[in-house]
Amino acid sequence: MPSLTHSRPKVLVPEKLSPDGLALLRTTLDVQERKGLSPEELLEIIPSYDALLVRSETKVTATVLQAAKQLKVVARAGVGVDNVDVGAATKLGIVVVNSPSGNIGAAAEHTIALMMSMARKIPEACSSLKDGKWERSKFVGVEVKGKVLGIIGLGKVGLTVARIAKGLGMTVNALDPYASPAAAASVPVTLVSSLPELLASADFLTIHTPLIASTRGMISDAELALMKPGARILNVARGGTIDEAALLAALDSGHLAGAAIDVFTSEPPEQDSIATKLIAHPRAVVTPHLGASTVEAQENVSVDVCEQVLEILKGSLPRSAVNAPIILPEEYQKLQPFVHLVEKIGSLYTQHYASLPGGSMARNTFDLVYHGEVASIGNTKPLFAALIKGLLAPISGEEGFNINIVNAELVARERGIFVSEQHSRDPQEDSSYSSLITLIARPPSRASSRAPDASDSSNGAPQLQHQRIISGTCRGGQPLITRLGRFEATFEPEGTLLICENYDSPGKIGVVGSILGREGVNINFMTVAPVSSKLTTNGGTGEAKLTKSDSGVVLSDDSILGKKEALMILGVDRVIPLQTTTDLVKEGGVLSACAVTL
Ligand SMILES: NC(=O)c1ccc[n+]([C@@H]2O[C@H](COP(=O)([O-])OP(=O)(O)OC[C@H]3O[C@@H](n4cnc5c(N)ncnc54)[C@H](O)[C@@H]3O)[C@@H](O)[C@H]2O)c1
Ligand SMILES: O=C(O)[C@H](O)COP(=O)(O)O
Repeated sequence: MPSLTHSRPKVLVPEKLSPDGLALLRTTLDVQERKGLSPEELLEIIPSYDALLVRSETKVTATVLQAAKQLKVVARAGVGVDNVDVGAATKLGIVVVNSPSGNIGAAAEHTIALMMSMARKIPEACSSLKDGKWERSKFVGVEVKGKVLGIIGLGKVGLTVARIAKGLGMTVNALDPYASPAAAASVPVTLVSSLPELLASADFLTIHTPLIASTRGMISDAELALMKPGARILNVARGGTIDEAALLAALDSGHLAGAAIDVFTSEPPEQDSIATKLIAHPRAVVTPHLGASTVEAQENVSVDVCEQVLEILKGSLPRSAVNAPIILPEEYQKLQPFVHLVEKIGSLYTQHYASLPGGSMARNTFDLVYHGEVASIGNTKPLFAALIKGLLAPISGEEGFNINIVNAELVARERGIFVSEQHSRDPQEDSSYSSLITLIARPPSRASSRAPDASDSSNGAPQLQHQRIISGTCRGGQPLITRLGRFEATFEPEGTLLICENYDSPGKIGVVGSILGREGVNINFMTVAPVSSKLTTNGGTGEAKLTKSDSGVVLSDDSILGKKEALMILGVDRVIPLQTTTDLVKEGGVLSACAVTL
């Protein structure tokens, strides 16, 4: 989707990302690499960007997201999104994507590399030799074969570490309340049920969980005390899961033989902090958050997230959205044409019915009914989002355009819009279409304090012909409206349309044409929609008490007793001024006229 103010959507890349992914973006987007931005500079420039690509260094705070005026996506080229305020992004309708598997192998290999380095004292031996020393007896290590590796977090990285460790002859135990027993058994890993049990068994302990409430500070003094004397600990997951002060104390006391740490509570560590003391400790092997820093992993994550950025800016769903529901690609393929249809139906509803007393949102409770093949699709979140977007876009400026699958529910709740989605098994009203979607606005509740309008029920039940109702289908992948109010209208909801309700009498088309011609408006196409033959006057009650048309214009009894009504839909080449629609009613004798842009 092109940005409103730039010919090419702009992408900001404030960190080092592999060029492979960026090359994909450069063909259609304006990619700007700006490394080393201060938080203030980021805040200043973010308003003009459509996409932001980061690794773990950039802090994407709520303030940054709120300052971003046209941001559609934050892409995290890696796994952890703890540097992104995902909640704030969701509220603003900004999609957050990551690359959940692009760097698993790199992180697992780095864990093993650190474990072996620590076991064989490689970093110390290396620097001693470079210092011109030859200290063979000082650097006697331990073997990992036959030792117990305890893993906290048996997810993607944890499982990969487990497999390699098994290959090295280790026994692997793991703690993960959500781990798949089948995956654990396939390695095999023994799943233990408590942290003390894991800690007591481990010669090496490694953490592979995200940093969340349940894992923050999960290893502190008490937990370290439960570990075997001489055990070693690793963290290639997230700083903050191990209490750095407790770890430093355990190394100082000699209770732990070593620690290998890639990640820190604050990165880079603040001067004179506990972390800097830990880094300087002789029995600590440390790296500056290098778990994902391999050429291969960086290519993987870069390509992965850049492809997703392209998808999102095109209006499609990404494969790894952190804050959007998971929709399988095949399911999404099926839904995509209907997403466009429902958005058009919503927009048509708001624009067409806006002339009624109280405006289009006077009725804010809707049934969205899926008939036929579309009714068999289980996950209709994109359709719900499309409806909310369609309903609100014509009346809410930019906010309407930012409504998407990420924030639709939240926006609907805030606006007091209620939608009941129904998968209908009943025979379709029009069975010539394999799928049909119908939007029905429910009349305001009888219990409401507002006086009922003429389109409400005259006998306690809503009159069918005055329901605000729009149906549509997809023909050749394109949206097609099949019913508007009580008219059997068939037209493509595209461009500017003039919708006139009138008595079906000779000469009406000529009058409308000449008024439009006078205003320099060209007619591209025209279609006349009769009252649906499937409806009977008064919804079958037999009474003839209509007082208003669908568009709020008072009708005489003639309209029921004799003259046939029809809807005229004209595709025109420009936006029609309000005065022209007024003239059409006054001079042209149409019952109502309304211009919509779809
Ligand atoms: N150092 C690096 O450069 C680097 C690279 C890649 C990943 N990582 C980090 O490694 C961590 C793991 O990544 P992943 O891809 O394997 O994630 P993942 O989501 O596949 O696995 C995480 C596992 O932790 C488990 N878990 C959650 N809370 C737990 C708890 N309280 N106790 C025990 N287990 C718990 C989950 O059930 C899950 O199985 C993440 O924090 C990620 O950011 C770091
Ligand atoms: O969560 C991750 O993917 C890793 O921590 C990698 O972070 P990085 O992209 O900053 O190297």
